[in-house]
Amino acid sequence: MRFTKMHGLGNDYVYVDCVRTRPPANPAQLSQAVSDRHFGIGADGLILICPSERADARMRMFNADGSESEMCGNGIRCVAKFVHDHGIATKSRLTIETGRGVLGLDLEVRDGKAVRVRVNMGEPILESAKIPTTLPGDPPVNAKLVAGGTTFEVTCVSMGNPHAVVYAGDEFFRTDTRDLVAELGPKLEYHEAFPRRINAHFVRVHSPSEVTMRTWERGSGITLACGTGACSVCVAGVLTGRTGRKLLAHLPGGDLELEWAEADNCVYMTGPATEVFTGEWPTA
Ligand SMILES: N[C@H](CCC[C@H](N)C(=O)O)C(=O)O
Repeated sequence: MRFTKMHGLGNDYVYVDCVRTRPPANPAQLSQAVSDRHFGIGADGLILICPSERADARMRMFNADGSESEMCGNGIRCVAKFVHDHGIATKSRLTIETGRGVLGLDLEVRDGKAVRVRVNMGEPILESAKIPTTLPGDPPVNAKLVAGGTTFEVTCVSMGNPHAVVYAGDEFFRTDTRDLVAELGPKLEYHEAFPRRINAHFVRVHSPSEVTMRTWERGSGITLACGTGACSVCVAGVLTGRTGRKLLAHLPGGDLELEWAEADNCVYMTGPATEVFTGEWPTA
């Protein structure tokens, strides 16, 4: 099976062109195999680029554990780049069908290749967090929960996939945050309040327009960037009054520009998309 390795700010996936080749029989199992960084290709998961009746292409995204997600922000930028650069639809404005509907993307093309993409990620879905205790006065998306002996104040936002945003103090970012994220992330991912599990983000606010964030992803663990997560952080900042509608998010793999637009209530995310190499995987 021919594959293309791509990443958005180091959030890397194995991409398979299922527009022009037959889709894998068991993508969940394939994702687990190719994602393994020692016995496979090494990735945060697998993304299939499929035909669509409603858009220029359809994205199906599988985490490293084989679970399928409704949406992937860094992934959709790379899908758009692949669709453009590999001649499926050589337009600078594309539509991609996802688990949360058809999304529109604008590509920045340089020397015939897409280098950066602005995605209309759609409206945030402010699912009320079904968590026992809610902070007094806050909308149902804010809640306090205890997980594994740790008390978290979370703001839950869905971008088609579920996110819990935790505002962490400076001490969180002074120590080796990787250990802390690895300790606290799973407690939130598997908390009983989130029957479909959840992506967890730990955020430090620098100003109303700038944050640093660390992510524990549902189904993939620590990643260098999370596009839908950055969108949820932008929305959570507005909901909690910590940040404004335009936000620069610093992630370990680089920066994303976010805007939760007042005019159409949609979240816009802008960032790079990079192709690394292509290869052959022995068809399982
Ligand atoms: N782990 C996520 C999917 C990938 C999201 C992330 N890589 C992004 O760029 O949005 C989930 O299960 O909802």
